[in-house]
Amino acid sequence: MGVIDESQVFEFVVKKGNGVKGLTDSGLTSVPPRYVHPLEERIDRKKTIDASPFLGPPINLAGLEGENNGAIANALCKAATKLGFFQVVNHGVSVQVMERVKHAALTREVTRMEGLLEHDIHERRRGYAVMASRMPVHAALDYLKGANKMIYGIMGSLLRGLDVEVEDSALSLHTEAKAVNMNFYPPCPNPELTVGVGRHSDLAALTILLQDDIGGLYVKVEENGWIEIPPIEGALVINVGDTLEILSNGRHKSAEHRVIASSTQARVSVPIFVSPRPQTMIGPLSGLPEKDGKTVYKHLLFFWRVHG
Ligand SMILES: O=C(O)CCC(=O)C(=O)O
Ligand SMILES: [Fe+2]
Repeated sequence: MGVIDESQVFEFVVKKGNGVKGLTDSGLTSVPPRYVHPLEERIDRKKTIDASPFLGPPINLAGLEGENNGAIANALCKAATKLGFFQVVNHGVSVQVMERVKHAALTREVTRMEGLLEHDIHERRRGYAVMASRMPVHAALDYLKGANKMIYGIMGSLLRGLDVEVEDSALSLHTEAKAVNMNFYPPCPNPELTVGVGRHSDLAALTILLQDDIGGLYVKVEENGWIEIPPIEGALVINVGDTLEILSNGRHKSAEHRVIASSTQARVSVPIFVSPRPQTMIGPLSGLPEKDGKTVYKHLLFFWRVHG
């Protein structure tokens, strides 16, 4: 497999903080056995199904804050209830800011440091990637600043589209904690044997995802069916997380997704996870269970959703 002995992989990747980037840089020719995932979890690109019945064209957010935003709000609600994933343009984050964020995520210093966080590579979700929560601060702050209005606009539309009373304070409460993460997928010698990130849904209320032009993000649409969210220059990917699914009593979908690494190129993505604070009580918005004739989720502190 190259210069690093299998027995040394954990030491090299995790304890010494070299990360999977370090593994790739060491001249690895096949993925170490500890990165090989069970057959049913591997991603077969040939089995990707056509996205067009599930994923609409990017939603143009220009005018989302205006008086006549009904059509945009409707499009957002439709996409959130159907697939739970959609793309947006005219979102308020400038091209320069997006380029800087992607560049920061590619920086060697960051990816080396973050290898330290890759503590449990046996977990299903863990794959041939570095997933980290530290970004050079300026890039992250500009990204957040640019995205803020859009975040309130989208969350407002998705909550108010449920046709129950939603106070501005409820909107703030569920979007109070924002974290910018960084995912780095080094070129992988055998992407077909492993995953970049294994299937999972996000705990957050909403995820704003900046992906580069490599591709490889898959979303589950039905039993064993996965579609790819194609990279679109300048667009951001938005997905509903578990918290918003709960708030909406199951109407908005928090879809499972996963990522395949590329054999030839490094890939980066930069999510903003928009969540409530840990001590916030999360459950279906009041009035919704009555409207729907059923309660899909119980109330629970967000802390317990994360740590439960
Ligand atoms: O890299 C991607 O495109 C998605 C990453 C992801 O799902 C996550 O960070 O939760
Ligand atoms: Fe995710």
